Amino acid sequence: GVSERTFIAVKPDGVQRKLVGEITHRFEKKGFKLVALKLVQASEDLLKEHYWDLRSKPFFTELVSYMNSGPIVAMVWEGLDVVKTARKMLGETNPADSLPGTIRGDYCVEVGRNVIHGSDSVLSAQREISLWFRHNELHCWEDSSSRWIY
Ligand SMILES: Nc1ncnc2c1ncn2[C@@H]1O[C@H](COP(=O)(O)OP(=O)(O)OP(=O)(O)O)[C@@H](O)[C@H]1O
Repeated sequence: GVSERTFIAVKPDGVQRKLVGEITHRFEKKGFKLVALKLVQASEDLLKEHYWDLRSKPFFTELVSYMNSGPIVAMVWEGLDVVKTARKMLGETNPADSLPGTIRGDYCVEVGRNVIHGSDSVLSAQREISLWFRHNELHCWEDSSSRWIY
């Protein structure tokens, strides 16, 4: 339903390349509600926990150091089917497979510099949100445009 949430992060390359405004703009215009947002320098421990599923991949160490190379914009977005829809807005993991019109399709070329993260399921979203945010950083507010969206 409407209360579904996802974790989105503009990765260090996305922040360096000044894509924060463009990315948040797309989520706002789509009709999703911003529930949390912060600029964070993630620790290696947090990143290893975040990417626990990928710990045995050959690129794991490189991935953690890329994600640790500068600040990240961590966000929580809420809305109808937001987990699945956000993944569509992001495009494929490899930017070369991402269609124009998607974030990765429009703004990057390399899988190791793919500018954005989005949770891949409702369950991962719940895990990631609790990993990156404290409860009091998640905001409940009435979105005045909601009756025009739903
Ligand atoms: N072959 C690879 N070489 C280098 N980095 C990779 C490779 N495959 C994936 N990655 C990096 O690891 C991240 C996580 O990989 P995963 O397979 O979970 O893709 P994803 O779910 O699309 O990405 P994300 O979790 O960042 O949204 C990718 O976004 C990318 O930054």
